[in-house]
Amino acid sequence: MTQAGPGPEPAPEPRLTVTGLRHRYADRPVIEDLTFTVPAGRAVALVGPNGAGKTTVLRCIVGSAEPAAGRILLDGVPIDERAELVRRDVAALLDDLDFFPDLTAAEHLDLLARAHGNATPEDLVDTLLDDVGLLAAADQLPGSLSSGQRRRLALATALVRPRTLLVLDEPEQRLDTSGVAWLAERLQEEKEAGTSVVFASHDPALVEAVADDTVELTPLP
Ligand SMILES: Nc1ncnc2c1ncn2[C@@H]1O[C@H](COP(=O)(O)OP(=O)(O)OP(=O)(O)O)[C@@H](O)[C@H]1O
Repeated sequence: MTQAGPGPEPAPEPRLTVTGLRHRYADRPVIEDLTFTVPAGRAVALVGPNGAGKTTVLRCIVGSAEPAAGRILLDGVPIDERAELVRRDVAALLDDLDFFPDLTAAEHLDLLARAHGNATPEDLVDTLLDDVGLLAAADQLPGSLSSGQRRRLALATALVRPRTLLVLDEPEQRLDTSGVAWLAERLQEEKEAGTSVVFASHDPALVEAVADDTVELTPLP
């Protein structure tokens, strides 16, 4: 009698489940019947040309756009029924962030960390500023940062708070080559820490480096 070897690894439980998603602006359909899942510690990239609906899907996931049909579950619970928990569990960077003009880069991160329950965020803030290459600019006001530095600060605001799901819209925007390399490494670390990542991107190298799965969207006629 032969002994059965270990079977194939069981598919990981999805953390985020998007099923049959449809979205329309006025009467114009933008997303038709989209289904995908993101397990813990995995990354899914939404790819496709301008206007394909990537941002719209991300907006539905974070609850800032209302699907016309379909279900979006986070850990098995509909996103809309756990609105408060979404705020706790989901870190998102979808738009250019509006910064407070009179708070420094470090103060922004400090404020957000404290708002999310970290009473002693000094070390975390320093580490993140170092990570995103803004240590020397820690005491600068947002208005004095370059557009790439503001983008780095915006990314840091998503990483300074607790999260189980990270939602990013074109995180590579305005980053230089070394910034994109850092981003790829950082997103890998996020996955290793068990965070699920869903991101839209126009950068094939970033997608290749980070995504376990890609969802290809095409503009609807
Ligand atoms: N608020 C809105 N009102 C009406 N139409 C909208 C709105 N937002 C987006 N659209 C349209 O929906 C479609 C999908 O837009 P979306 O921003 O989701 O695409 P995208 O794939 O993220 O594009 P890009 O790569 O340019 O960021 C586009 O045709 C866009 O014009």
